[in-house]
Amino acid sequence: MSIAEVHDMTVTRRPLVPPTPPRAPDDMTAFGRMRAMGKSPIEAWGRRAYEEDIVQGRFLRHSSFILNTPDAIRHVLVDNYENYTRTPAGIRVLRPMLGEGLLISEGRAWKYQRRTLAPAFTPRAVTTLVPYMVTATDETITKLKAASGGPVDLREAMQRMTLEIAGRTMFSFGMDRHGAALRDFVMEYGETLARPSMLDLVLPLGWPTPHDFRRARFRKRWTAFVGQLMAERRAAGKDAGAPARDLFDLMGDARDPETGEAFTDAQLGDQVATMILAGHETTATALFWALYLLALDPATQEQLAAEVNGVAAAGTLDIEQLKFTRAVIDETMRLYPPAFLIARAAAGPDTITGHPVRKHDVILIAPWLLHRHEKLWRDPNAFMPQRFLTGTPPDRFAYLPFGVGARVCIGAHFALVEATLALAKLIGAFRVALTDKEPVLPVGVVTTQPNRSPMFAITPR
Ligand code: HEM
Repeated sequence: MSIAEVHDMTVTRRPLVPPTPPRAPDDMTAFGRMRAMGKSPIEAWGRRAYEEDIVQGRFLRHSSFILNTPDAIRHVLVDNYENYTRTPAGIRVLRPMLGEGLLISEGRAWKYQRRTLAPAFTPRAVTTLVPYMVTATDETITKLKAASGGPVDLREAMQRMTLEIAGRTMFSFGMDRHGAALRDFVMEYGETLARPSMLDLVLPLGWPTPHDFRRARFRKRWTAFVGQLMAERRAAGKDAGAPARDLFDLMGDARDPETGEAFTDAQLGDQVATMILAGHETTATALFWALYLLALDPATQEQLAAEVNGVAAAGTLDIEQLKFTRAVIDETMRLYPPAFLIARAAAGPDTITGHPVRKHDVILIAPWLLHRHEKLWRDPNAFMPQRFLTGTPPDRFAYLPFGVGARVCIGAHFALVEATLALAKLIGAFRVALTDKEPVLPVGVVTTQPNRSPMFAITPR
C-alpha cells in the first residue's frame, strides 16, 4: 500500500481517543488532594485544571498556581525565570540521584554548567552518537524477532534499549555487564524514594525526613557505582588529541567558555548520572506510549510503516525524511508528555498576568494539562499526528514536552533523534498489537508511567 493510499484511508475515519484516568472531583479536600499528589498528580487534577487559565489553590502555608496560558508560562520560564527555582520537594527527591548536576543546580552554578555542557549536545555532536543508537536499536530488534512467537513486554524492551543507548553514547561500551545493576538502582529508587511522602512535602529542605536517611544511604551506593563506570571508561583510554568518542569524552573535554575551567571528578560524576537518568527513562516512556497508541490505531501504524519503507528504499534511514514518524512522536508526547509536570518555587514576590505571587508560592506548569487543555487544542484527547504536519505549528508555550526557556531540556535534540529513529526501525520491522483489551492508564511518578506493562504480539513484516 502506498503512503497516499494509507493516508486516504486514515483521513476519513474517527480518530483514536486513548483511555485516561478519571478526573478528580473539583471539591476534593486539601488533604485528599495532597495525598493524591503524592500518589500521582495526574489523578489529583479536576475539570477546572483542564478548562481554566490559572487555577489558584493552597499548598500548605503557600499559594499554588497551575498556569495554563502561554503568556503566564512565558513570564515564568522566560521573562523572569531567575525568580523561579526548583521546589524543595523536587530537590529532596532528585538530589540523591543527580547530586549537584545540571538538572537541579541553580543560579551561578547552573549557568556555569549549562554553558560548559552546551557544545556536547549540539546537533553536530549528537550526529557523532547516532551509530550507537542504530546498533542498540538493531540489537533490540534482533532479540524481539527471536521472541516474536509469544507475548512480549515492549515497555521493558524499551527501557533496556534506551538504557543501552544511554550507556553506549556515554561510555562507548555496552551495558551487558552493568545494565542490570543500573536498572535495579533506577527501579529501587523509582518505586520508593522518588515518591514524596507527606513529610517530604511539609518539612523545609534543611530538616531531614525518614525517607532522607534512606536516600542518603542510597546515594552512597549509587555514587560508588557511577564512579566504577567512570573508572572503567577511563581504563579504556583515549588518545590525546583524538576526536571525542562519546558523551564522557565530550563532557570531560568541555571547558567553561568564560574561565576555561573543566569539571572536577565529582562534578563530572553528577553530570554522568544526570544525563543517564534524565535521558533514558523519559525516552523509553515516549517510545512505550507511541507503541501503545500505534497498537490501538492500526491504520496510523500502517501509515508510519509505509513512510519507513519509502524512506528506506532510498538507502539509509534519513531522519529528515521521516516526517510522519516524527509527527507520531510529537503527538505521543502531547498526549503522554514523559515530563508531566514542571514545578517551580517563587524566590521572591512577583505578578504573573495580574496575579500577585509571594515568596515560596508554588508554580505548576503541567505539560499533561496544557497538552489536553480545552482552550488550546481541537479534540484535545484524540490521537491525531496530522496536527503536527498541517496548519500552523502549536504555540511553543502551549506544547512543551521539553520545557521552554533557559532551562529547556539540553537533550531534546538527542531524544528526538533517538526516538524517531527507534520508532521507525521498530515499526519498519514489526506489526505490533496488544494481546489484551484492558486499558493502560498513566501514573505520574517522576515521568508519565503506564500503570501496568501490557503484553504485545509482534509480527515481523
Ligand atoms: C523524550 C525524552 C525527554 C523528555 C520528554 C525530557 C524533558 C525535559 C524537560 C521537560 C526538562 C525541563 C525541566 C524544567 O524546566 O524544569 C528537561 C530538562 C533536562 N533534560 Fe530532558 N528530556 C528528555 C530527554 C533528555 C535526554 C536524552 C537528556 C540527556 C542526554 C536530558 C537531559 C536533561 C537535562 C540535563 C535537563 C536539565 C536542563 C537544565 O536545567 O538546564 N533529557 N528535560
